[in-house]
Amino acid sequence: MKVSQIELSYDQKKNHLDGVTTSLEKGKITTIIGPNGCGKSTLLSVISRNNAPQQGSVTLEQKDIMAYKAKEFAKKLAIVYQQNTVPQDITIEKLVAYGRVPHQQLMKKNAEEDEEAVNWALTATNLMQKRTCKLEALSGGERQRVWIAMALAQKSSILCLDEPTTYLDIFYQIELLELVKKLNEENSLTIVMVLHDINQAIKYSDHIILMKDGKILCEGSPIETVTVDRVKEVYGVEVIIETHESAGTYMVPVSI
Ligand SMILES: Nc1ncnc2c1ncn2[C@@H]1O[C@H](COP(=O)(O)OP(=O)(O)OP(=O)(O)O)[C@@H](O)[C@H]1O
Repeated sequence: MKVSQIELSYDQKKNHLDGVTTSLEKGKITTIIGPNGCGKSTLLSVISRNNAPQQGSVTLEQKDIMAYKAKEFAKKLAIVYQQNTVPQDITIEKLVAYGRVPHQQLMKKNAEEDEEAVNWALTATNLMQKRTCKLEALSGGERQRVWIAMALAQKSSILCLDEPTTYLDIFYQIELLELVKKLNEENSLTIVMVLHDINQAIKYSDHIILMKDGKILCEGSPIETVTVDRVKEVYGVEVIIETHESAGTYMVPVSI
């Protein structure tokens, strides 16, 4: 996916995305980081076609994403938002089955293929046992997995996740990121996500995009991108960055 010279303003006064150019590599985990309000979710919304930029373009397989029909694009890219509102009394399997909508035609249903995809999505997210439960009966971590299962049932090759670990305790945060990694490794899913936790971004990403004020300040491998000077420049926080034999590279905030 190629993102070229994106300019987007919500109010025609300030550019909330300002000349954003990057490419998102197939089969890799790319994480967008940066301070509150720097444009991370806006960039994800442009990539996922939920916001149209005033300038610039995004191409997927050499075709402008705006040129795809909605269902065709949904077969290529799925997105999981930070907050989702649905009736609480719906069962998990029904909810996950909504992910099949892009594959269904008015007069022709492929029930077997749909069932296979739903079963695969429920198995991959470890929700098979809960398939007949209602959403209201699930924990926050399980609910987050339901949204991912719904996106997986779409059978797209790109999965976008907007702050998927928000509201989860540390156990469920790690469980979710391990699931993302597994989906990337075993199913070759291309992942594009927004994370706030810099240590999690370092641990789980192949590529990090660091944003500031609507622009990409720098991008590259985690250790190339997250440096003491850049964290100070972007977040205004003094940090120590070290590498531990088993924990890998990690960052500790020291002062502001
Ligand atoms: N629908 C909207 N209408 C007007 N302004 C918006 C809208 N969505 C976002 N903005 C503004 O655009 C800027 C970038 O917002 P965005 O949500 O992309 O930032 P972010 O980096 O994801 O922030 P956070 O880390 O706080 O989630 C912010 O100043 C925000 O107030």
